[in-house]
Amino acid sequence: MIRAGIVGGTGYTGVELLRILALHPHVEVSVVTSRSDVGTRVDALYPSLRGAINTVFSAPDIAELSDCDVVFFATPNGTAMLMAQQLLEHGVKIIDLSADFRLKDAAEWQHWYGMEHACPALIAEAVYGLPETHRAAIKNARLVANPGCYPTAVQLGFLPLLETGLIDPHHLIADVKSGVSGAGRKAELATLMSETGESFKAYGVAGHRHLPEIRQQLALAAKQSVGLTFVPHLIPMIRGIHATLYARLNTDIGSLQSLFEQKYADEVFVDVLPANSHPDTRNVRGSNFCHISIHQPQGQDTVVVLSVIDNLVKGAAGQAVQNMNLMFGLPEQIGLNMVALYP
Ligand SMILES: NC(=O)C1=CN([C@@H]2O[C@H](COP(=O)(O)OP(=O)(O)OC[C@H]3O[C@@H](n4cnc5c(N)ncnc54)[C@H](OP(=O)(O)O)[C@@H]3O)[C@@H](O)[C@H]2O)C=CC1
Ligand SMILES: CC(=O)N[C@@H](CCC(=O)OP(=O)(O)O)C(=O)O
Repeated sequence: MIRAGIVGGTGYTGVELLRILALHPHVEVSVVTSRSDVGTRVDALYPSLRGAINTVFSAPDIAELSDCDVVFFATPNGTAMLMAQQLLEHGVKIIDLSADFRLKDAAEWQHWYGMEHACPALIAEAVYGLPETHRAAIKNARLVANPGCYPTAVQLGFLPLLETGLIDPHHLIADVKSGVSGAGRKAELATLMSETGESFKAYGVAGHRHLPEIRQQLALAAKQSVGLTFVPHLIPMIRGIHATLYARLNTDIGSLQSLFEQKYADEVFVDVLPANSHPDTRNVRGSNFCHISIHQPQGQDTVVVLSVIDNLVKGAAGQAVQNMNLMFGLPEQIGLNMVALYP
């Protein structure tokens, strides 16, 4: 059995990791941390886990976490980078759900995250944890930087078009909506029901911290720098990301549908829907799937890709478990064969 630790087990991605790992046949959750709930039974705080997780929250402690085979950081940005080096020295593999190791340029990280990077030496080693692009490297990684929720939906939608050079990489548009669980469980005015319910707004138009992450990864696919306008929105639902992606076609190759179908034919968790589909976030809710559809409205040279995920699953905890499976040589989908909740 793989002994897994979760730092930040009381947050939304932490409890989602617990939900998934509780049913994983090769994992035993041995440490779950929370600074504010030390000594509380996990299933007392989260009765949804009664009978599934039989442990108490402990304070984050390197010595205790060092007994794990893998530690997931489901913590705010700036936490994993303080503990990663010591855990790696104890032979523990790390999957960081935060952004600490996603950007390859420490100065850029400092600019967008507003603090100095505490562990720049590990940035080069960290493998970006999008299995669809970095599978081989993830298998050998000690430290995986799990992608952000917006970046996952956007990359999976743009990749087939950028890799084939079919679109102009300098004028990409990603218009993306997120449910409020994307903001985490901490109490905040902006995510109160009376602030978000019956309302809909864009935010971060001038520059959201996922912009450099998306640009960095799309540039690898395009083999050149990309120009991207990324506008996130908050919508009054709990789970889900819906990305509407726009790009200008360089050339008309006919069937973009078959391009996407071929690209993702062997990807268990990327499902290209039949032509003319309009993916719903509720059809991926609670599952690790990304549903994608491709449109070329009125046969013009603008391609529109729709990409939906559950931000807490393929956008966070599910993807993290997919990465863990790869790092431990397990079948990639084990523990993740979940059918979406509907409605
Ligand atoms: N929500 C989402 O959809 C997604 C989130 N992410 C990223 O995943 C990470 C976790 O997000 P989310 O679960 O939403 O966050 P939450 O705010 O819901 O939970 C944060 C957790 O971290 C713990 N924590 C906070 N500060 C520290 C610290 N200094 N040291 C140790 N533990 C700490 C908290 O418990 P306590 O304070 O008791 O220790 C809590 O359990 C974030 O980096 C987020 O950006 C990534 C993709 C999607
Ligand atoms: C709806 C909402 O607020 N979403 C979050 C992004 C989600 C996230 O977790 O981002 P990182 O993993 O990069 O920190 C936000 O815009 O800040």
